[in-house]
Amino acid sequence: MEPKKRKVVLTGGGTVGHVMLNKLLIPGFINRGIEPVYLGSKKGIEKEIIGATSIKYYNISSGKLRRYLSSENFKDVFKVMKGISDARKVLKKENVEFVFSKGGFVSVPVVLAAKSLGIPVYIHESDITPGLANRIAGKFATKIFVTFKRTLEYIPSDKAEYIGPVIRDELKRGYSKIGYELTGFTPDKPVMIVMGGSLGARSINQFIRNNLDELTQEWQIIHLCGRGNYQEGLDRDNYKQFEFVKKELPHLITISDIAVGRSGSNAIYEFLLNEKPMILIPLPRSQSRGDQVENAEYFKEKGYAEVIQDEALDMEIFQETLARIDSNKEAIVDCMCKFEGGFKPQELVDFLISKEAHQ
Ligand SMILES: CC(=O)N[C@H]1[C@@H](OP(=O)(O)OP(=O)(O)OC[C@H]2O[C@@H](n3ccc(=O)[nH]c3=O)[C@H](O)[C@@H]2O)O[C@H](CO)[C@@H](O)[C@@H]1O
Repeated sequence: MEPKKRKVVLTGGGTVGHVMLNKLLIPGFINRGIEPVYLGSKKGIEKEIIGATSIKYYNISSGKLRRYLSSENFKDVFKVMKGISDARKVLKKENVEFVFSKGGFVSVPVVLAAKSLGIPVYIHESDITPGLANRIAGKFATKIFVTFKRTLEYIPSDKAEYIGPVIRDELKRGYSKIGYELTGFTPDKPVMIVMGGSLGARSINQFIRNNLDELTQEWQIIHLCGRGNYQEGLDRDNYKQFEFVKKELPHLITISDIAVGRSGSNAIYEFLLNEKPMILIPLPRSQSRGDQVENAEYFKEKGYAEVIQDEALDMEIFQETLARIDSNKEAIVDCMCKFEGGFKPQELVDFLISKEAHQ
């Protein structure tokens, strides 16, 4: 009789930052003869990203978890309950060894279902302080892997495991020649890459476009503006817009002298590992739980970045910040070179399937 195929469940969704790591782990599991299956929402970005891979994807019902009182909370409780029941059916049918959760609302019912069936749960937190979904899931997790060392202060030490950023290898393998071909830019003028997180960032997009004439006098600008945010008629020799790039990204980063953007955890570590000084404009606390404000302040403390608050962003402060980075560039790159750490996706897979992780 053929031995039973080993299987694991991956879950997480809502934004690219809650899916990408899962996608990176898929080849690592397959290399070790283990089949990963995915549990995600019916309409989230995870369906699109994971749908483009070859693995099995199950839809489950999921509800938003709000930090404020709303009549919608009531409906969402039912959606989460339904999600737990959906997830239990899949977990039983697939007979998985463990669940790996990257967070986001959709992961909560999966983690609760796994716990109710006695299936071990591992979670990953990429921001300094855990989000609501991971705070709930963390109570049921065997281990919580973290990107920032500082996160160790916020979670129980017997569960915490610092692994640093898990970055796709190809992000460090860009070629300038391809970067210049993709943009039509030249090595004669500095390049600024503007990346507003996986969804773009309205206020940053507006700021760049309102000041395009002045900025393009000094800079060649690559603007990753987010899906649906391309604006006709603006592209010129020194300004190229892309809604969302995939395999092109490493080449675009390679030709950049400075990175400007939000401070989602994956993005800022990608810039750090490519030694690109950053101007970070975090998503404000008024629009989020403040995770990006904390990420940005941490990178500033470490000497990797300058920070401008979204509500303070104007041309005067932006130009001052650019000048400060310019005069400190060597020191910034020096700090970045000293950063050590980070896991390759295969290393994390090997750790997850090792006995050590189960202790
Ligand atoms: C609004 C929101 O909830 N944001 C959160 C979300 O950010 P978000 O989903 O934006 O995630 P990150 O900034 O961490 O990562 C964005 C990822 O998209 C990739 N990319 C981006 C643009 C592009 O054109 N092509 C491309 O591949 C980047 O290389 C990066 O890997 O998850 C992060 C990690 O938990 C959090 O820190 C953020 O606070």
